[in-house]
Amino acid sequence: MIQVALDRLNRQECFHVVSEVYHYIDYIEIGTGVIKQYGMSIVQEMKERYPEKRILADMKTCDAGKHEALQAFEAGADAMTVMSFSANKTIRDSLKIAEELKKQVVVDLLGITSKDRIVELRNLGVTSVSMHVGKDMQAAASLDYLDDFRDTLKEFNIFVAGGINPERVKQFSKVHPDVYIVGSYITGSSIPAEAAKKIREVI
Ligand SMILES: O=C([C@H](O)CO)[C@H](O)[C@H](O)COP(=O)(O)O
Repeated sequence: MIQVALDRLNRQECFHVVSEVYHYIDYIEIGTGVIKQYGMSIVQEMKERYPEKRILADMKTCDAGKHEALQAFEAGADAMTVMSFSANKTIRDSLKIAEELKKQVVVDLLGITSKDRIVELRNLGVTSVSMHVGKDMQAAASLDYLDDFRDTLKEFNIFVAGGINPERVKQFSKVHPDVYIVGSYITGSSIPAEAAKKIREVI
């Protein structure tokens, strides 16, 4: 599956990109910066416009798990993100809300170096994780380390993110992702539909 990540775009651009790439995507991610700019109203509008697509609110929650999970889900998000370094209570509270509302929490593994934490997350009841190379780490980061995580991740529903383009798909495929999150490669293209079609073919 493909999740288009809407980051560093204004409201009009977000809706324009989705209308262009609609046929090639499964999830629509409202990026953290877009949520900071427009609040939960853009999550709500996106769900109203595209009820048949899965909407992920990239909240990057790291505290107040119950409140922020509720905020995202009540706005219409099907899924929201919580950071893996959050307190266990934050993760448990957001999972509890998701379970009650039949929604999904994706735990963002940004900056993770310890497999022990991934095992702990599993024991907390986490089922979906995002193996995420952050925007500011992408230039420097080698993806060789992904090999080491393959076995630890295999029981999860796996999302991958971080500068994914047709050349980098192969490196991310090492962890057998269920969902490829693709942002700039699509949103920075002058023809987003062509970029989305191409990445879908490669995946
Ligand atoms: O989560 C993201 C990042 O932290 C910026 O907020 C992006 O959505 C994710 O990295 C996908 O975007 P690209 O890296 O541009 O493909």
